[in-house]
Amino acid sequence: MIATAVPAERDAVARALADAPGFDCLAVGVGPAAAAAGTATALTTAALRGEPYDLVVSAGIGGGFPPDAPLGSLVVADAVVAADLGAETAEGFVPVTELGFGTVVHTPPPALVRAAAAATGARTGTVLTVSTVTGTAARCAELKARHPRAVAEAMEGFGVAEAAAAHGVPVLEVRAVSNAVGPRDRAAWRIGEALSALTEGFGKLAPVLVPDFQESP
Ligand SMILES: O=C(O)c1cccc(C(=O)CC[C@H]2O[C@@H](n3cnc4c(=O)[nH]cnc43)[C@H](O)[C@@H]2O)c1
Repeated sequence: MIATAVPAERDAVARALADAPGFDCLAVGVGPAAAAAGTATALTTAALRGEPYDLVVSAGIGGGFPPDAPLGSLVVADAVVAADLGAETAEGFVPVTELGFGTVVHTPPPALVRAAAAATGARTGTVLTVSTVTGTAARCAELKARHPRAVAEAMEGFGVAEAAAAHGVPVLEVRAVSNAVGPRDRAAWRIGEALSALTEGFGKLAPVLVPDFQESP
C-alpha cells in the first residue's frame, strides 16, 4: 500500500499506477499520528481480509535540505527518522531513545532503497519526520547539525513506518521536493511541480515495488 497525507498526493501516485495492478493508494492524513492510525487501520483491514500488504510506502511532497535536494527532485529515504520525538533540555534536544523509550529510526530494506533510487534517479539519505514544518534558518541548521545525512523533511514517514513495523511489514519513503527547508516562504512552494515529479517517479518505481522484484537477490 502507498500512504500519502492528502488526496492530491494520493491522486498523483495513483495516476502513475493506474495500469499496475496490486497497489492501493490511501490518503491517511497530515502528521505522524494520523499517518500511523490510518496506515495501521489499512494494514489490519487487509490482514483480516486475508490479503495482507507486503510493503508500505510513505509518499508525498516534502521539504528538501539545500543544496542536496532541489525543488522538483525526488528523494528515497535510507533512514526514516523522528526528528522531534524527545525532550528539550538546557543542553539541547534529547531523543526518546536516550530517555529509555521507543525508537526514533526505521530502516527501509537497503536493496529496495538502492533499486528505487536507481530506477528514478532519486537521491538517498535520511528523511526526517517533523510535527512542525521548519520555518527558520536556525531550525534548519539545528536539524542538519543533528542529522548530517538529512536530505528532506516531511510529516508522515515515521508514523507510517511505526505502523508497518507493528505489522512486520517493510517500509519505504519517497518524497518529491516542493520547497526548501528553511525560512518560511509558502509562496515559493512548488506543489504542482512536486506532484508531477511524484507521478513521474512512481511510473518508474512500479516495477521495483512488485513482490517478485523485492524478493529477487
Ligand atoms: O495545497 C495543495 O494543493 C497541496 C497539495 C498537495 C499537498 C499539500 C500539502 O500541503 C501537503 C502537506 C504535506 O507536505 C509535506 N511537506 C511539504 N513540505 C514540507 C516541509 O518543508 N516540511 C515538512 N513537511 C512538508 C508534509 O508531509 C505534509 O503532510 C498541499
